[in-house]
Amino acid sequence: MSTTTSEKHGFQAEIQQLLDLVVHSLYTDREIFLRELVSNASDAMEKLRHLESTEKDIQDSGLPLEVTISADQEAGTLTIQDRGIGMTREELVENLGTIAHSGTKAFLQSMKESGSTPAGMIGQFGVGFYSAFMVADEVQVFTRSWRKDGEGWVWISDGKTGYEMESAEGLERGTKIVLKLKEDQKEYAEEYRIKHLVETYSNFVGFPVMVDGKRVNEIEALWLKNKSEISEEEYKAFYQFQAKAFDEPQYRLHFAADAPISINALLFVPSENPERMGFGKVDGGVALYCKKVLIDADPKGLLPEWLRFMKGVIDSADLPLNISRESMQDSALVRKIGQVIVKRVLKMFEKEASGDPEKWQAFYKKFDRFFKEGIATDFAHREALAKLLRFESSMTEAGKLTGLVDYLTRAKEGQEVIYYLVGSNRDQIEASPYLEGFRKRGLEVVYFTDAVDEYVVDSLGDFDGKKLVSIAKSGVDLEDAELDGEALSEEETQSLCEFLKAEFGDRVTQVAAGKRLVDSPVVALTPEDAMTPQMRAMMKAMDENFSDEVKVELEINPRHEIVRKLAAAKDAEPEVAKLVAGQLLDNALMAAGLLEDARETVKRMNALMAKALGS
Ligand SMILES: Nc1ncnc2c1ncn2[C@@H]1O[C@H](COP(=O)(O)OP(=O)(O)OP(=O)(O)O)[C@@H](O)[C@H]1O
Repeated sequence: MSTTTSEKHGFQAEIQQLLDLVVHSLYTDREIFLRELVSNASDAMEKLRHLESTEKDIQDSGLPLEVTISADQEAGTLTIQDRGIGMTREELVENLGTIAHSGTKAFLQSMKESGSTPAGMIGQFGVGFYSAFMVADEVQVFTRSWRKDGEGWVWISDGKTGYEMESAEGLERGTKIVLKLKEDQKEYAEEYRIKHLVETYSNFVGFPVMVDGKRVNEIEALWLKNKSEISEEEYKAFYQFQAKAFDEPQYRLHFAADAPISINALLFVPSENPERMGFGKVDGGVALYCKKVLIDADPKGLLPEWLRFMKGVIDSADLPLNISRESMQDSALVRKIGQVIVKRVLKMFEKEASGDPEKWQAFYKKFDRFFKEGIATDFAHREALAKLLRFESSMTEAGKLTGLVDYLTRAKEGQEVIYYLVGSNRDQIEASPYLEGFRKRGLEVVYFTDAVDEYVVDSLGDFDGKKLVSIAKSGVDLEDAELDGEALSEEETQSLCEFLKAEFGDRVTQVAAGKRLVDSPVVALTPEDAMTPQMRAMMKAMDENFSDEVKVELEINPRHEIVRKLAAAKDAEPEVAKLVAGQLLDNALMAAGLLEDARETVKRMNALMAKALGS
C-alpha cells in the first residue's frame, strides 16, 4: 500500500459525545464490540449479495463472501475483514464521521438537557462501529467500494477528536478493520477468546466466520428457513444445540410473521422439567436475535416468567441491535414481540392438547406447575391458560385427566357453576361426605389434589362465565333429589338444630339441614368468608404462633338414622344425646381435616363406650 493524499477531519460534535459515552460508560459489556463489527461485516455482504442480482459491474466479483478474523498477539492487533460492499470516500466520511441515526441524536440531546447519564439507557441507541474504541486506542478502516471506478481508502482514528483519511492502493473489495488493542484489552488478541465470542454472539451469522483460518460458526439459522426445508432430525439437532439439551423436544412452534412486527421464531418445549427434579427455578431459555445476531440469551421482560421452560430463538429484524439488556424490559417493541409469542404459544398448546390428549396429559403431569403459576400471575392470559388445566374428577377414571372445557360439555342443563373439591388425593376426596349429594344428582366434581390448586382456583375465580365453587363451603344450592328413607319433620329438624347449636355454642356458626348428604349424618362446611382447611394448614406450617379458632357450619342429614334417633334422644336421654352430638361434630371436623385437639374426643368416646357396654 502506498499513500498519496492525507486529510484530517474533526468528528461531528455528536460523535465525540457518543464516543465519550461508549468508551466510558459501556465498559462492562466491552466484548460486544466483536458482535457489532461482525454484524456490520455481515450486513455489508448481505448488501453485496443483493447487488449481485442487479449489477453486472462489481469490483472483484469472484471473492468468497466470508468474514475473516485474525489476531496477532505479538503486535496486539485484531483484524476483521469482509468482502462486502465496502465504502467510497464519501461514504466513509458520511458513515464513520457523522451520525445518521436520528434516535441517537435525540438521545444525546436529551442527555445534554438532563445533564446526566442514565446507565440503563445507554445501550438503546446504535453504538455499532464506535464500540471498537472500547477495546482499541487506534482503529484503522481499509475499504474499497464495490463500484469499479473507485479507489481504496484508509480511515484512521484514535477515537478522540477526529480521524485521518488517505487513499490506499492495492485493496480488494470490502472492508478490513484493524484494532490496535489497548494495553489492558490484549485478551482480544487471543484466538480462543475470539472463537468463544463468535460462538456466543455470531454463531448463526449467514456467512462463514473464519478465525485464524478455521470456520467457527457451523450452525445454520434454522428459524429463518422454510418449514418444508427442515427435517425432524435437523430440528432436533438444533434444539439440542441451542438448549444444550439431550432430550427430545415435546412440542415445537416455528413461525414467521411480518405484521405488525417482523418475527421469526423457532421454539421448543422440552420433555423433561428440571424444576420438578429438584433443580430449583430454571433460567429462561429463549434467546433474542436481530437478523441472526444474538442480542440477549435470556432477555428479561420478553416472555412471562411462567414460560421459562420454553427453549429456542426469536429473531426480529425490527429490533435495534444495540438495545441494552437493562432497557429491554422498558421497550414497547420487546413487549409487543412477547405478546405475539405468548398468543401463538397458547394457541399451539391448545391445538396440541385437543389433537392428542394422551400426549398432552403426560406432558401436563410434568409441567403443570408452570401453567398454574401462569394463572396466578399472568392476568391477561388467565382464561387461555385455564383451558389447558387438567385434573381428575368424579367422572374420570383414577389416573385419567380431564379439562374445564370438557367439564362444561358434560355439565347438566342449567348448571351455572363448576364444582370442585380440594383434597390431598383422589381416595381421600372420594371418601369424604361432601361428594355424596353431588354423586346422587350426577353432578361432576373436579378434584384438585395439588398443594397449589386452591390458590390457583382462587386466582381464576371463574371459567367461561361459570363460577368455580368449592363443595366444602357453605352456600351451595342443590336441587331436590329422590332420596330413600323417612326424614324428620320440619319442626323436629328445627328443634334438633336449635339443640345442637346451643350445645356447640361458638364452635359452629350455624346448624341446619341440607341436601348434600346421603349416607353420612352430618358434614362440616367452611363458611363462605372463612379460611379453608388447606389454607389453615398452610398458615400453620408457615407460622407456629398462628392461632385462629376453627368455625364451621354444620349441615345435618334429616334422613340419617343417627340424626333421627338423636332428635328423639335429646328429650328422652339428654345425657347420651349430648355425648353423641359432641361426637358427631368431632367426626365432621375430622373428615374436614379440622380437628386440632383430640383430647376431649377421646374422653367422650370412652364415656360413650361405657354407656354402650351398659355401665
Ligand atoms: N464492514 C462494513 N462495510 C461497509 N460499510 C460499513 C461497514 N461497517 C460499517 N459500515 C457503514 O457504517 C455505518 C455505520 O455503522 P454503525 O455500526 O455505526 O451503525 P449501523 O450499522 O448503521 O447501525 P447499528 O450498528 O446500530 O445497527 C453503517 O450503516 C454502514 O453503512
